[in-house]
Amino acid sequence: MSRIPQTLTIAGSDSGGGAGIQADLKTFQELGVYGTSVVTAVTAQNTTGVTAIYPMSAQAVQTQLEAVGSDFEITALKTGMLFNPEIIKETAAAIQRFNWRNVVVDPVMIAKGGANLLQQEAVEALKHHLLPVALLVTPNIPEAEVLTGIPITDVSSRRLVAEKILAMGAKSVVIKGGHGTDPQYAEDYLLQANGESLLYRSARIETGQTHGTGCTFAAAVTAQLARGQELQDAIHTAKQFIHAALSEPLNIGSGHGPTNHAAYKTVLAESKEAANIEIFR
Ligand SMILES: Nc1ncnc2c1ncn2[C@@H]1O[C@H](COP(=O)(O)OP(=O)(O)OP(=O)(O)O)[C@@H](O)[C@H]1O
Ligand SMILES: Cc1ncc(CO)c(N)n1
Repeated sequence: MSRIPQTLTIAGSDSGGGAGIQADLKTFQELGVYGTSVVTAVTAQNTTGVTAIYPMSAQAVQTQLEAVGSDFEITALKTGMLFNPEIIKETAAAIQRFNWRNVVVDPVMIAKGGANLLQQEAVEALKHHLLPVALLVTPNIPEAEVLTGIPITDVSSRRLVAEKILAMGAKSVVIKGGHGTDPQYAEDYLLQANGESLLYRSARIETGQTHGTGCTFAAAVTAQLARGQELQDAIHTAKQFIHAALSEPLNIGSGHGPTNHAAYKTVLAESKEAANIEIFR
């Protein structure tokens, strides 16, 4: 009997359940992989915002990493909220120690309500320690701008920013378009180290229920990599997954509500076309 693919998320806890560790584990479950987790910080959070952040000590992170790494065969992992340089260094060290592959780095910086999920001084640590071990980095537009110091204003500056991120050592980058200004489309731009680029385009869904879209997208890529999908296809599935999750909102909470992690299965069961994503070379 073949064993279930085993994955890991290294991220913060969202008490509201829409982002962070909770979004990642729900996504892993929906996509049929086994999820383990290393908690980097506990946030007191709901759909209206973050009221407190309690970071774990570097040792608490290190011992969790050791517990997971010494027992499970992790075939893909993602990182989310890492908060400070010490946690970033422990994470990078464990990735090397356990020789973990298929590393997806979601460079989480700021929550939708404006709370800082990454200390300013941690940006350099992220660039120096984590990007070099990443198969894929998944910044949103503001995060890509912070990483490079270059504003994204058009397709050529987006390409330049992606190139700069690859120069930091990542093997590929997808700049997510949720924060883009196009009212019609949400476009995610992939650039790989071999120079190949792809644009994944979906209709933009008009909704306020977008809490945790980035976490969910990166977790879906991770799950598909663990299942053996190639990177370009894994991103395609993730784009379909998040599109479905946004299409059928749960309408819970009074602020930015969570996405519907269970929608993908229903959408796929109804029609493969329902989550139609166009891909351009
Ligand atoms: N309104 C929307 N309609 C369709 N797709 C969207 C929409 N908003 C975001 N997406 C998709 O969701 C994914 C995540 O993108 P986004 O840029 O929102 O990430 P993020 O800002 O990191 O999210 P968060 O910080 O809430 O976790 C991408 O695939 C993006 O194209
Ligand atoms: C714990 C956590 N991680 C990531 C995000 C970004 O969506 C968030 N709001 N909370």
